[in-house]
Amino acid sequence: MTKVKICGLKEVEHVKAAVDAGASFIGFMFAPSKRQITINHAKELAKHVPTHVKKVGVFVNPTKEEVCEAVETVGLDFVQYHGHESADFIQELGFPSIKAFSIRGYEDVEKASQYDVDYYLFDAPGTDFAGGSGRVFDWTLLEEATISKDRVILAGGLNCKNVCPAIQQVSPFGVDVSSGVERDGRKDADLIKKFIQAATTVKGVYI
Ligand SMILES: O=C(O)c1ccccc1NCC(=O)[C@H](O)[C@H](O)COP(=O)(O)O
Repeated sequence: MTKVKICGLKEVEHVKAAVDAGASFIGFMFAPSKRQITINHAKELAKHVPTHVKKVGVFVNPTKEEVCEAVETVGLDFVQYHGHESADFIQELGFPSIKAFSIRGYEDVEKASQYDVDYYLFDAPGTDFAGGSGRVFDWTLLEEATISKDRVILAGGLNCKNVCPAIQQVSPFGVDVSSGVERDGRKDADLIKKFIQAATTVKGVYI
């Protein structure tokens, strides 16, 4: 079954909706974004996340101190690096990690092989911020990827309608969504439920 990460949660109601609907990962935004929250806010939200659902902290070019403080205070299970962090930087910090790549062309897909991380998140390039743009990239660019599909998380402009064809085409380990489960700039419990239902009932080729 394809795993789902719901990203950019800010309200308890939506954390609960994601958990109840079967999300495997929940993302808290610590980088500049309309979805950015403080470490203390995330700590409060984390109280509503059971241990089987993994808490992901999303950062863009953070300092080591910022990452360590958030991991410790919130009890993060994964750190998502969404900027230009080097493989050495991620390695030195040593936390379970997800590295995001903004895909403009195949050369961006190839960059993934320089990193030794738990998951590789392929996303559309950001617009106002480094991610969360709600835009789709060309999934065919992943056809030649050398990264094993069971380490790939597909992101970028996914929603209740396109997540099934996306999974059928890419067969990723997981899918990630932010804008696609929002209405008027705010997360929507019904859309979260519909997205998770769609993503977890369609079969990919490999999983
Ligand atoms: O969501 C943001 O606002 C954001 C800002 C800066 C860096 C990363 C950000 N999001 C990280 C994610 O994992 C998003 O879910 C991913 O980019 C997909 O977003 P969307 O296209 O809106 O579904």
